[in-house]
Amino acid sequence: MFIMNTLITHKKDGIGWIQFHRPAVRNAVNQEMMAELEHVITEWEQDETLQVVVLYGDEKAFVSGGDVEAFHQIHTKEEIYPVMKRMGDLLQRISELKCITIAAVEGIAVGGGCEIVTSCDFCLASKKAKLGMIQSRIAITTGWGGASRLMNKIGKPNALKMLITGEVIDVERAKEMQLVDEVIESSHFLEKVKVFAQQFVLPSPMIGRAYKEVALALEQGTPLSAFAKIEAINCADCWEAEEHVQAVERFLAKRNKVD
Ligand SMILES: C[C@@H](C(=O)O)C(=O)SCCNC(=O)CCNC(=O)[C@H](O)C(C)(C)COP(=O)(O)OP(=O)(O)OC[C@H]1O[C@@H](n2cnc3c(N)ncnc32)[C@H](O)[C@@H]1OP(=O)(O)O
Repeated sequence: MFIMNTLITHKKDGIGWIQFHRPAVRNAVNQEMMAELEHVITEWEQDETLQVVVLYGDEKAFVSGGDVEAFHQIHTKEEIYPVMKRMGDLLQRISELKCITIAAVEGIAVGGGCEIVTSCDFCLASKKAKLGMIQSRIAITTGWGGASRLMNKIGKPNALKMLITGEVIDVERAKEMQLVDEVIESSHFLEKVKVFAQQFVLPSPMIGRAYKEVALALEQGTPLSAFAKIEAINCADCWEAEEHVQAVERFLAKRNKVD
């Protein structure tokens, strides 16, 4: 386990865990948290043993957005733009991680917290969770790329309504809209998240990475005609791996077995 000032991280059995840890301010993101998250992501982008990354907070909050008090010290658009862009770039890197990413939400995920959710492949939420893009309530818009990702995830009408009204929705509504993928009982929340995450940990890490590459390429507008090549390359890459050779040998041995 690696304890920083604003994050707690650990890696085990192919799963990397990042806990947002500023409980006194409902895990609000300040510039120190941005720097620590950049540090972790820079290291984990290179780690081919990681098959899943889980982002989570605590019972009360996933993340309550940008640190309103700290950011309120910044007055001009020239000064605030690079701060917003820094976090937007970081969320883009999270969305482009080659492993599966999961936002595990207990409690509140609002403002930039909800933007972080949209940068992950899956969102698991406890029954008590609430989500909202509440930036409009303080008369700003999403600064971290969350509006476009929300539109991609839940479609234009629902996204525009959430963004402009700043409504906070419960998990049932979030699940209907496909902002949340699975609703999880609050008790032993992280153990249940772990069981979900373990589904994506395979003997061959190449599988998840290959499908994630396809998903990202599709999202980024790669024409369908390009995928015959991309998928053939990915499959060929897996072909020589020991896991594939052994799996086929096991299958053939069973078929040839004389009972
Ligand atoms: C950057 C931008 C973007 O998207 O690009 C954004 O994120 S804009 C959106 C920024 N986020 C927000 O506007 C959310 C502001 N927070 C809230 O609405 C609320 O605190 C909730 C997050 C719903 C939690 O309510 P709850 O009743 O559970 O707790 P609470 O309000 O008593 O908060 C507990 C303590 O955490 C602090 N606190 C909570 N959220 C904070 C935040 N985002 N920044 C700085 N401090 C924050 C409160 O001031 C309070 O401090 P004391 O204990 O000292 O009184």
